Amino acid sequence: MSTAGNNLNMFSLTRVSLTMGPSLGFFFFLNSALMNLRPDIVDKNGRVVDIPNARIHDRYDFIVVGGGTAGAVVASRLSENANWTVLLLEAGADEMPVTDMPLLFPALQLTPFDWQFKSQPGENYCLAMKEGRCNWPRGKVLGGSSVLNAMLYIRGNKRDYDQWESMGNPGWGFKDVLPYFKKSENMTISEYRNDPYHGTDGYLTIEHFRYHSPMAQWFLQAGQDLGYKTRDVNGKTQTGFTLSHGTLREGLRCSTAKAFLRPARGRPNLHVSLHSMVEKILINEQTKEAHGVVFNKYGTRRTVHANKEIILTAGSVQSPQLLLLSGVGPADHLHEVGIDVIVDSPGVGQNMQDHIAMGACTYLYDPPEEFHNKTCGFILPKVFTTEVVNDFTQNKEGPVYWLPECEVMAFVKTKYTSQVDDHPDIQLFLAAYADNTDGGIFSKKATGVRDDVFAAVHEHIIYRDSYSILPLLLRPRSKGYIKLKDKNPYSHPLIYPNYFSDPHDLKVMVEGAKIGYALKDTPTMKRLNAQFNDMVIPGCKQHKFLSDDYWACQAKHYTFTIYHPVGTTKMGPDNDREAVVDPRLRVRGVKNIRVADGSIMPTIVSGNTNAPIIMIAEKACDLIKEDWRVEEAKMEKSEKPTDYIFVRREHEHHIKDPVVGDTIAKIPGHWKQEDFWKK
Ligand SMILES: Cc1cc2nc3c(=O)[nH]c(=O)nc-3n(C[C@H](O)[C@H](O)[C@H](O)COP(=O)(O)OP(=O)(O)OC[C@H]3O[C@@H](n4cnc5c(N)ncnc54)[C@H](O)[C@@H]3O)c2cc1C
Repeated sequence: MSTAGNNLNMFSLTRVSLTMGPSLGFFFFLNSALMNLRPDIVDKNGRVVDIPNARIHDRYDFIVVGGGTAGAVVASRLSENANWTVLLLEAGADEMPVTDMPLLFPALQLTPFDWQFKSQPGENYCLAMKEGRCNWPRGKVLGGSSVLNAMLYIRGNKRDYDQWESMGNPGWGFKDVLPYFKKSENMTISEYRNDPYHGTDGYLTIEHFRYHSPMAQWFLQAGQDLGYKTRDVNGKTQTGFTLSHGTLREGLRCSTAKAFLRPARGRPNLHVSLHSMVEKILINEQTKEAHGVVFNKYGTRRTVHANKEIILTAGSVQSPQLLLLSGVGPADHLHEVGIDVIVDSPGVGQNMQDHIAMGACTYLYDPPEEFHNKTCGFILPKVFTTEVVNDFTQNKEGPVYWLPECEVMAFVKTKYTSQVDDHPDIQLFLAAYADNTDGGIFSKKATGVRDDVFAAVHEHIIYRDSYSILPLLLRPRSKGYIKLKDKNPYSHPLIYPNYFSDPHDLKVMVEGAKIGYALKDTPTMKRLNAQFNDMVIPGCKQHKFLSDDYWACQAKHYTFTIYHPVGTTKMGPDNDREAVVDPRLRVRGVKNIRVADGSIMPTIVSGNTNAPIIMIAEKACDLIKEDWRVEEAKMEKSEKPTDYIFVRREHEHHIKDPVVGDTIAKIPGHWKQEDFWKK
């Protein structure tokens, strides 16, 4: 087949997979087309190798549960110590070349890479969604939600971390965490490379998105019209507008699996086991010591033991779920679902906070003459063309490298936050894209908006030039919680987000929407004749259009999670009954378990959560290294009980239990460091 034929083929496959509903089959199809056309993305020799069941040992020093954003970092950093053995257990598969393309970000939701959770219905949120439930995507793949996310790199506000410290968490103030943000970062945007707020030696590359529409400049200009500076919102000052920073490498997604695990793939002391669903953590009822985990790989149930610690990095939904399944949680809830209580820990699953945005903030505009028939903003039939595919496959450029959902972002202040301090309370996503411009294929499907609502609000403007400005509430006061449905580890937990249960949140959201609305009256947007889509949301007809009550009603109907749930195993001091982990991230009441992901945040940060969670994982590893150095120093005086003797015989490695002397595992091997198990 000719190259053009190949390109056309890939184009058709994309359309088919997006239109007919994503499924594993279509993704494989699309993926194999991509592997032919862009073999450079495949990175066959750099990828992590899945350890087969037969080669998994019975014991490791550390078992890391969940290979997502945080788990990939933890496994990578702990295995830097060649004297430690580390097992990473991940329920999903490896990421694929198709997940690398920024433009396809929303198409990854509701696929097998997504756990496909849904929120429970409530009175104040997600009212326009099917069954009143919002979709809650979470990555089920090596790299976790960093493979599904929009790749936006944001750290939050320095006050977030200073607040954590003031809540009784020493070592978590901004001055303490900044070095960890920098440690992981390889900032490639030239103007920030020599900046005290950025690092250049880390694994995680940060770039601008490679492709931008003309809207990007107009958004920045409109921000300046309103008096906002264009600046590095990850630097000294957060308030302002910016061209989005992305976790990207050569324009493509840089997940934590790509960034942190692929460089560690050759380490003999790190085993990564995919398709491995952890069902339970084993905790001794008497001593309260965690000593292993039970997991299921391809239908085979295995138990592995930890010599030192189990690190939970299963994310804000499943880290608490696993603690509950293992008997650590609120006693009354555990009784309710028939699980024996090992530790009554009332905070497990509580304190859940998430960022929400108000959807359907769609503005129509007239593109300048020179942009007719071109990709001024995202309009599906104009973007999914053979030319665009050619650009991607042959020239490594063009709209496939684009994130139209958030070309520009802004941190702005409503009247409810200090006008003096740099403490914005709203984030704006400025998008050369709106629900109508994708024909209902991406956004409608991902969010789960009902057909009748979509038809009423967007059908008449399908594929018309539009942009959207979504306001996001940075510091919600409303809190939700997570419960088990039953004691089956395969049942999805019940998620009660309780959005807008605190009325203050609605007030701030309404003011945020009004700031977004004000942009349309700037000289820049007036030149485009920007107009708000005036179709009334069904369910909000009783309110005067664009009154405060109307905006509030829109927020309650068109509620979008921005996918940042945190706080469900909160960190806090001893006197906080709800604190599940201490400031060294050790689970209270149990020995040898830590949580090292977004669940530990006592309060949500003022920005997207991926970078802060990478920071948490980086810091967690230093805490672990510190603690065990102390322990090991102590142990050197006595005996180390868990040493292995490593014997090499031609093509086989035998690992002997030092106490009884029997071989406990045979590993057909080609390990590079032959004697790393000798101590
Ligand atoms: C669609 C989407 C868009 C987003 N966009 C952005 C963005 O642009 N910028 C940003 O900063 N943040 C974004 N986020 C949020 C950010 O990606 C997450 O906060 C972050 O990735 C969460 O990291 P984590 O380590 O806590 O959990 P995860 O990355 O979700 O990792 C948890 C891992 O544990 C595994 N796991 C769970 N249970 C088990 C089990 N029982 N056994 C074995 N493995 C298990 C999962 O499969 C997963 O790999 C987005 C998230 C989503 C879903």
